[in-house]
Amino acid sequence: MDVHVVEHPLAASRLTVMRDQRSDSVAFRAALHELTTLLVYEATRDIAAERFDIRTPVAPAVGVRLANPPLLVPVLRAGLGMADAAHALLPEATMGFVGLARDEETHQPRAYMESLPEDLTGRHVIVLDPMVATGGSLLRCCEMIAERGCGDITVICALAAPDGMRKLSESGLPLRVVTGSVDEGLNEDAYIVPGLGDAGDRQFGQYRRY
Ligand SMILES: O=P(O)(O)OC[C@H]1O[C@H](OP(=O)(O)OP(=O)(O)O)[C@H](O)[C@@H]1O
Ligand SMILES: O=c1cc[nH]c(=O)[nH]1
Ligand SMILES: [Mg+2]
Repeated sequence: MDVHVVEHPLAASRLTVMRDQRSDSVAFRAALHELTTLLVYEATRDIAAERFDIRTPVAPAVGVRLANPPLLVPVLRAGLGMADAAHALLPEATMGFVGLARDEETHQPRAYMESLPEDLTGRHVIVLDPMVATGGSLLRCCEMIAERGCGDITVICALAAPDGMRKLSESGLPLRVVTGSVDEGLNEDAYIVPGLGDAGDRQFGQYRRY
């Protein structure tokens, strides 16, 4: 599995704001939005493009546009905070939605939403979720996407743990990962260490979900 860790001072400074427990939800959401812009920029460096003829006010020229605009899939809740930034850079993209909540005891993901095009054959799908911890949630999401025929999945996350990366890699699914960091590991509650806490709670608040 191809893994690209975006090592850039601008990305690192946004990650620092997200990690800092003093950052409130306004600062956290702004940093995630800006980090996503940087990650999407890096992740799409080799995206398929086609050339076409245009005219400037002065002369004929050759333009560039995306050959196969991707499907963006933010994973609810936390991935919602990445959706706008990704869509701003990829305005031609369409968007699907997957909702997953990790059980606090078992750490297994529970799917509560799957709103995706029926056929993803030949599509490039970009999955947005800030956290890959055990990897269970992203694996579940990527399985949903691969089952619909997709052979080209890019996962964009802010932070990943080695366990989660291993799980995704061993899945054999056609995916690559672009991340802001691969952290040390997981604690006994399967939170990333040092991580940033719960990315959903830090954006939207902590409340009981059913
Ligand atoms: O790799 P994993 O061990 O599966 O954990 C990562 C998942 O946990 C978080 O979502 P969470 O279940 O907290 O839902 P939320 O976004 O609604 O807070 C995060 O956004 C990932 O989807
Ligand atoms: O560290 C973690 C692990 C799972 N989900 C989060 O939001 N944070
Ligand atoms: Mg959460």
